[in-house]
Amino acid sequence: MRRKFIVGNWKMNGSRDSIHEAKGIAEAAKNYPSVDVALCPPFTLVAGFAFALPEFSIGGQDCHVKPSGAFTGSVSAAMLADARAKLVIVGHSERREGLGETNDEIKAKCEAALTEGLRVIVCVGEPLSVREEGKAIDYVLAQVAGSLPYALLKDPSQVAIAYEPIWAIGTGLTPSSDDIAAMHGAIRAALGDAGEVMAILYGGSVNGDNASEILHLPDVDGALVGGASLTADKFVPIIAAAAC
Ligand SMILES: O=C(CO)COP(=O)(O)O
Repeated sequence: MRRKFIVGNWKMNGSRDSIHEAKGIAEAAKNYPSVDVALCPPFTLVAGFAFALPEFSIGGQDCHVKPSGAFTGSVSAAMLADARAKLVIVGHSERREGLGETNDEIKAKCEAALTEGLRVIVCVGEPLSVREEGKAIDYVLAQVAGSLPYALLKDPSQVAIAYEPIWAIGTGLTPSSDDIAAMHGAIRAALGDAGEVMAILYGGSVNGDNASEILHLPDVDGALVGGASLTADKFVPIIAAAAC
């Protein structure tokens, strides 16, 4: 049985004062012991949050493939681990589309993170044009096949896939329940044995109103939440929905 996994991606939001929200979320999460909860704030807040909340899971939103070196502006998986991060998101569409990250780079980031003992969330998802052409499943399965470091998957429970249709991110739009279930089922089938333990999360406009329905669809093991993860009052109901 896979545990539900609810992850907040704060993207480029938050300040040191936001520790109050993070503490509220971490405190409330203790009421839902059946759910794994994590928050991924911007790099500047990772160490502060992780040291203030040592029992809670704090993660990064990206990592470099190398442990150190002349890579101005980058942060390595080793640095995240040193900052007491427990996980990292890789391959978010805002980096794939916005910065041109490729499957090969994302796979290398995944390997770097696993090597440092971080749990990894690998994001995949189709643009609207691909969905409208009826090719969303093929597109996403190609991303899964290209981004996962199969050779390093000794413990597939250390990897989660987040299916985030690009057109659903920050728009208030979500795919139909049937479409989410079909995509998650296709990903599960493609993962083979690893799919027994690997969590498959849904992301894209998840909120307190739609979380319960989405989280109880077949093959949906949790959610990667953007806007609705920034405050405890919006995020905690999503955690609660995962526990029911
Ligand atoms: O991109 C997302 C999480 O990584 C989803 O963002 P929203 O929940 O704001 O749509």
